[in-house]
Amino acid sequence: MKRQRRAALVNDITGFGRCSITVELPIVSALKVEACPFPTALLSVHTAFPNPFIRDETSIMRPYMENWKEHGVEFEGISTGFLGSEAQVDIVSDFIHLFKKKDTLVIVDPVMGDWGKLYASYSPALSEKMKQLLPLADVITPNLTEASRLLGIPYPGNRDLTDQELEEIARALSEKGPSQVVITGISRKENVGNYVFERGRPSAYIGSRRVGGERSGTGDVFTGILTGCLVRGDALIPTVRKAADFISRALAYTAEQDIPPACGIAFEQFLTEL
Ligand SMILES: Nc1ncnc2c1ncn2[C@@H]1O[C@H](COP(=O)(O)OP(=O)(O)O)[C@@H](O)[C@H]1O
Ligand SMILES: Cc1ncc(COP(=O)(O)O)c(C=O)c1O
Repeated sequence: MKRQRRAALVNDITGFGRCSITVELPIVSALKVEACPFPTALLSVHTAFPNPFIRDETSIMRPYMENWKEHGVEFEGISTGFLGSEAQVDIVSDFIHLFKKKDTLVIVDPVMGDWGKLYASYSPALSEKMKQLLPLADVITPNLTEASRLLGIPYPGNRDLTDQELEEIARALSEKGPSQVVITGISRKENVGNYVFERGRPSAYIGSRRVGGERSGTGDVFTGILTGCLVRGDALIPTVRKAADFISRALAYTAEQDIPPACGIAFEQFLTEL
C-alpha cells in the first residue's frame, strides 16, 4: 500500500496559547507528512498563563501505544517534546523501542528549561532521567540550558559563545547517541540562531535578526518544521534555514498584530507557504 510518510508526535495537547501538538500537528500536515498525536497531558492553556487546567495522561499512554501496535500502525518519524514525569520517560523509551524501524527518524526536543534554569515542573531527577533518551535519538534540539543539563556541565551563559565552544558541546551530545544536534536559541549580537552539528560534516550557525521579545511556542514551531522536513527526507541545514526564516516572518507578523507573547506565534498566516 502506498501512503504518505507518517510521524508520531509525543507531546502535550494545549487548547489555547499555540504550543506543543496544537502547533506541531498543522505544521507537519502542511509539510505533507501524516501526523499522529500521542498526548502526554491535556492543558486548557499553557503554563505561561496563570492557573491552567492540567490533566496528566500517563495512565493512558501504555494502552494507547499498545493499541496502535495492535492496529499495525507504523511510523517513519517519532518526535518527542514536553514530558511530565520520570514514568513518561520510561514509556517514551518503550514507545521508541516498539515502533522504531530501520528508516524511522527519532527527533527528541528535550524541553527542560531556559536561561540556565529548569522549568518549575522539571525536578533534577527528571532532568537526569531525560539523558536516557539520548541513545535513542537521531536528532536532538536542546537550547544551551538543556544541553548543559544533558551533559552535566555548568550552564555556559548565553554570551557570544564561539563556534569552537558550541562544537565541543554539540559533539559531546552527539557522542551520547544522536548523529545530528541542533542547539537552539543561540544569541549572537542582534541575531538569534541555531548551531547545527552533523556527524562527519561541517557544522554551521544559522541565525536571523532577533524579532521582538520572548514569545511562547517558538520551540514547537521549530520542532514541527524539523519533524515534517526531516521525516520526508530533506537535508538538515536547509531545513533549519527554512525553520528560522519561517519563525522570523511569523514573529514579525505576530508583533504587527499586537498579539500578547503568551498567545504564541500567528503561524497560521504563512502555513500554506511552508
Ligand atoms: N525572537 C526571535 N527572533 C527570531 N528568531 C527566533 C526568535 N526566537 C526564536 N527564534 C528561532 O526559533 C528557534 C527556536 O526557538 P527557541 O526559543 O530557542 O526554542 P525553545 O522555546 O525550545 O527554547 C531559535 O533557535 C531561532 O532560530
Ligand atoms: C505545556 C507547555 N508546552 C509547551 C510550551 C511552549 O514551549 P516553547 O515556548 O519552548 O515552545 C509551554 C510554554 O509555556 C507549555 O506550558
